[in-house]
Amino acid sequence: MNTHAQPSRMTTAPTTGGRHAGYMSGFGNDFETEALPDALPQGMNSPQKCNYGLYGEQLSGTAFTAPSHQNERTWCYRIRPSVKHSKRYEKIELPYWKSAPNIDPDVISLGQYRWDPIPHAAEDLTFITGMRTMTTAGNVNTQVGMATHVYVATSSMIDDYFYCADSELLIVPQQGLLRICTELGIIDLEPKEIAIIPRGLLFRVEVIEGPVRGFVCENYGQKFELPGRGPIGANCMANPRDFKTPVAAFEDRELPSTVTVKWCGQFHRTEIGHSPLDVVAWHGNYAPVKYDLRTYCPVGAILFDHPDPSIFTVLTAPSGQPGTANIDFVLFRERWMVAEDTFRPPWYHRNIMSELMGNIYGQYDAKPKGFVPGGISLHNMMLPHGPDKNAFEGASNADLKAEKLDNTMSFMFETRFPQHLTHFAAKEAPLQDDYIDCWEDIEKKFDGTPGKK
Ligand SMILES: O=C(O)Cc1cc(O)ccc1O
Ligand SMILES: [Fe+2]
Repeated sequence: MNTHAQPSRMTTAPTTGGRHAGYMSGFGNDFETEALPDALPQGMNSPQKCNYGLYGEQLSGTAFTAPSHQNERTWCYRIRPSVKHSKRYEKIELPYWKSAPNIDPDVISLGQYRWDPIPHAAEDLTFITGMRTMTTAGNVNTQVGMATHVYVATSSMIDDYFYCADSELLIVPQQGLLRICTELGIIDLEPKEIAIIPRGLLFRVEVIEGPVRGFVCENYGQKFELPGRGPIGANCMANPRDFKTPVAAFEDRELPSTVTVKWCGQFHRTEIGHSPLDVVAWHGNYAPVKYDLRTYCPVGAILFDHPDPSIFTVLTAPSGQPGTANIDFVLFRERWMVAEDTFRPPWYHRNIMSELMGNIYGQYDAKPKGFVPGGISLHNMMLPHGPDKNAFEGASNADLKAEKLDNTMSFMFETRFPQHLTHFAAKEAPLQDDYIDCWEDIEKKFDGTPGKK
């Protein structure tokens, strides 16, 4: 296949005849895939000469010496080694994409905050130029913590490629259709699905149906993994087979192009005369993945009480301290509520972890009004929060029959580190000034006499 200026012209492997043609099933598996027959060397990684005149190149996602069960790397067989580029890197500005530490003295991060959806811009933005950082936590240079972003975009990246050396990107679309063309294959992504792009992997994003909006968690630390299920056993929550990694796909395109690199919180650009998405075959376990949130099997209270939201953890990124995550990605989706004699929505609480939530669609049970699809809330480290007055009164007086919580999908990026608001989040984004008023009318019911009130 030869040069094509249009988006989406990648050569992919013939489909396998399965229901999920174009993807391979499993989380963290060792995969092998080739877009042309016999492009993948067998039995070795570095033959003296590769078939088709391809170049072998290793992409390491963990230290060479990481323990075997954590070690991740992928061998790529590509048209040109990725080092080939025509200019030294130059710094460029992407002023809305911030990295930790980013502590603005004019911004107060201590507080309960909620935002309406970030509006679409009048100008044409891509997935990269449309990235708007909301919060940062930890430190990008020491590979600790995370940042949360919202992307708003209308335009495809054409002859325009990107990789993030600082982090893996967890992408949670809320509106529109995306096609993520990566070195290792193509991911089509829509709301109710998520994707993870590993640190260092080159990609570009096409807007298939715009405008697009979504949330991104930029994980500076150890990679996301599936949480241990403990006594729940071998099934439920996020099942490994529902994670899908794309088959090999490549672009053989010779046109002036740019590669942008995020590295230590700064952006750098170089020029290149071809598409760097030119990997014809690969094998390994360091690869992008997508997951359909509708396949998440929630487990919950079947008699009484409201368990901790950790039962809804889809993915967790460890911090080194067992059980205390750098980031948990938690999903609140449709489920049956059956608990007897129970206040069913989230309880009032204060948490050492800090909670950034986004609404993908529908209504969230603790906040029936005001937390709208595309909206965001932040309840920072040790800041009290919980149901608003309406949710409290409704749930305390509800008839506790079995009830389906329908039309609801929200998520939480929960980190052990405090989250600092960016200038954009505090001063430019549609902050709801009256958010804390939702608790204002909560009544004193105590009058010194026993009995339920
Ligand atoms: O604050 C929130 O709405 C998220 C949340 C949900 C829940 O069921 C329990 C605790 C918690 O932080
Ligand atoms: Fe909470």
